[in-house]
Amino acid sequence: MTHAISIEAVSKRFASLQALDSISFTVEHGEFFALLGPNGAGKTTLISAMAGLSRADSGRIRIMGHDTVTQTRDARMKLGVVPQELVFDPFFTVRETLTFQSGYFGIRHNDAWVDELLYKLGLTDKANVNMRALSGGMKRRVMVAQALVHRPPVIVLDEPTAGVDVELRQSLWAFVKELNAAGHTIVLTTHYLEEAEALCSRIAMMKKGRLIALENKDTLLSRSAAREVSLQLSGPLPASLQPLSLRQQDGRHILALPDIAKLEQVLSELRLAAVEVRELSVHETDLEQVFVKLMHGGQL
Ligand SMILES: Nc1ncnc2c1ncn2[C@@H]1O[C@H](COP(=O)(O)OP(=O)(O)OP(=O)(O)O)[C@@H](O)[C@H]1O
Repeated sequence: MTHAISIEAVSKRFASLQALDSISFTVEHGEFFALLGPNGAGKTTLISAMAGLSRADSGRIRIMGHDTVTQTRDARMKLGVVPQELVFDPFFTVRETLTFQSGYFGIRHNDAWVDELLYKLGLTDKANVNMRALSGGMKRRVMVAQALVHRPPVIVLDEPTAGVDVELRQSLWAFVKELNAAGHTIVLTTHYLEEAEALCSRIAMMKKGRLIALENKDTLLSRSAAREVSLQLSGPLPASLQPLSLRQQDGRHILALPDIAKLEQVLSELRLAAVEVRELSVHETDLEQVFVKLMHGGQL
């Protein structure tokens, strides 16, 4: 069975920087999936490779079964991308922007569909206004409409709520939820755990080009006490942490933790010992706190 998105061992370097380091995961049809990670994690680089705008150095990406390199056009037709940056011609009207985008996809311009998009995004009375005369929030809405002109089954939104006011954020989310309910697969990148939690069923966490966790939201939201943490490390487990070690398994250290506060201490001792955490997973724990710590404290 094909996945909506399949990412297999995708890597990309920019000079000495490993922007993507063997990333693999799949997104299923109709899922609402979050890519969560701090600045520089590699989210935009991955999306750009998904959209065929740049090439990974190795690995394979398929959108609805179409390889983004060998079947670029087929893959692109299945994918709508709302970019982080507002990219448009300032002299086009809103309608012309959408018409132009239809041409880009080589599809016949469909006025009824464009009108419906304008209506759903609250842009009907702006259809003939030049893009440069719109507010930032309105421009953002046009970007969303633009991503949908070719009716893609898979939609990727790259931090669509960055710098957006609360009202627009809520109306955008309502719209995206509606798309998901209508069967579209949605991938959203965000810095905010709360946003990922509120909307998505699965959350992938990236940091420094690596996928460090992939969890169901329910697991993420479980509030039970920490029991075990599995760590893949760049070096040996420091002596100070040996008493916590339960076992080693597949190159990972499994530690027993009485509570989540202990994890902070473990991470800080690893930092002191200059041992890098390559992968971390926590079982039966308050993962939200772990994620918050990772995002805000930059602990890994
Ligand atoms: N064209 C490029 N040339 C060189 N380095 C790049 C290029 N594009 C991205 N990078 C670097 O690759 C890393 C990943 O960047 P990317 O934009 O993918 O991260 P991100 O997770 O999307 O971050 P943000 O949340 O800030 O958008 C960063 O260190 C960035 O500086």
